[in-house]
Amino acid sequence: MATCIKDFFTYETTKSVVVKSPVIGVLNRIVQLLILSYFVGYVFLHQRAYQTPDTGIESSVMTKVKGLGLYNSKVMDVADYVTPPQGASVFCIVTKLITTENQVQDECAESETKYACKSDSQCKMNEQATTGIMTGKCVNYNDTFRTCQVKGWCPAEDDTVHMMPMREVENFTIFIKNSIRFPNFNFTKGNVMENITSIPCRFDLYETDPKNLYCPIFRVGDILRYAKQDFNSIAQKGGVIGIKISWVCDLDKSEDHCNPKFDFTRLDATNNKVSKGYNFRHAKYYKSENGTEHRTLIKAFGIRFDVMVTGTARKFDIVPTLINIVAAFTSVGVGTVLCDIILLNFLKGGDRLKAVKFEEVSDDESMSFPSQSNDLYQGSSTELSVSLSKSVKTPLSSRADKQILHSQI
Ligand SMILES: Nc1ncnc2c1ncn2[C@@H]1O[C@H](COP(=O)(O)OP(=O)(O)OP(=O)(O)O)[C@@H](O)[C@H]1O
Repeated sequence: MATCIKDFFTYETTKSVVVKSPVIGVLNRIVQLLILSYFVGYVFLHQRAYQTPDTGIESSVMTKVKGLGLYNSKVMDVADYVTPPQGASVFCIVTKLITTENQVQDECAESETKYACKSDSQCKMNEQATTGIMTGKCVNYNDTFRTCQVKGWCPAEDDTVHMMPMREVENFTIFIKNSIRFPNFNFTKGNVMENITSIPCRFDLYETDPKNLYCPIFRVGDILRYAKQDFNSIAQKGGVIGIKISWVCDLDKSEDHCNPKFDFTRLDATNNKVSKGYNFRHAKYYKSENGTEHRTLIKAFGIRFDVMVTGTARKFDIVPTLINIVAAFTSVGVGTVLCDIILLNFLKGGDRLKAVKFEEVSDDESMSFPSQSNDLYQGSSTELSVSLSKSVKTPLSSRADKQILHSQI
């Protein structure tokens, strides 16, 4: 107990070995320099460890398409070709339609060639075909071709008909209004200039004037060009285009440095053979005068646009700054570990240094240190020169032993 109390009121400090070797001295400084440059160059300047980030961007996107097209001799406006109509961040501009008009609930011949038949025995009753439930009969599809009969919406859709896409889509314009907020810093910004009254501009990805980033009107043909897509093929088969808006903001600088960056890519896989492009079906229902329900089935091919918003804002914060400064200074000590390994194992005179650096003391020996411990060890010019040095490597079995050591040092 008495030893413990005595032990408590002691102060421990380390002794250092000063090695007068130009080789290890230079190596030590180089390692320290490398560690410092890593912290200054990479951690502080590149990773900006002195700032705190806010990655929880809050964003709203509103879209509106404008332009008139001509399809099957009909003038098409935005209500005809944009779906859904609410102006969300994901919307589709229909480029091609395959319509099957005046369908009613009835029995009729399947349109697909895989249901071709010669007799009723080839058509299985109550099994599902593509457009309806099979009745088990083989009927004429046209003058030369017989298919299994189905019960469902008739006549059956034939989606193999070749239709030309609506060419005018290339010149349609899309208005993309994006507002963002970084809640941790209470910072809000949008991509529409606050002081303009009309929007006569067209966004140009290659325009260097920062004002262009605040022009929210995008021409469809330009978007496809930026995404390296050919209008004719995407309009024919459909496809998905991603419009990525990223906001990377350094809020220690002025607001003018917080600008949106636009990126355009095709998102649907184009290299598979089963499903090329993008299409969907929908129907318009109506009733005839005699009360029979009719519908027009529409298979629509279109370009789907997905507007995605990402962002990070950073601002100076004293806490990460201090943590990283402390980490930088403590890491400089790592150089000593490396130099010790080289010094003790690879350089001439390492053994002599080992003898000075580590002294082994056992329980039963008297705890006195050799008188040379404070002497100056001098080697030849190519060997190590060691001045006052000692750290003690001892299998201290009890706290009392340690106490004795310290009192003697
Ligand atoms: N796709 C677009 N192409 C070109 N200009 C557009 C487009 N969408 C909107 N604008 C124009 O941007 C401005 C803001 O559009 P916003 O929808 O907020 O207002 P609006 O008066 O309801 O628009 P509008 O009645 O013309 O559809 C309006 O001047 C509008 O005409």
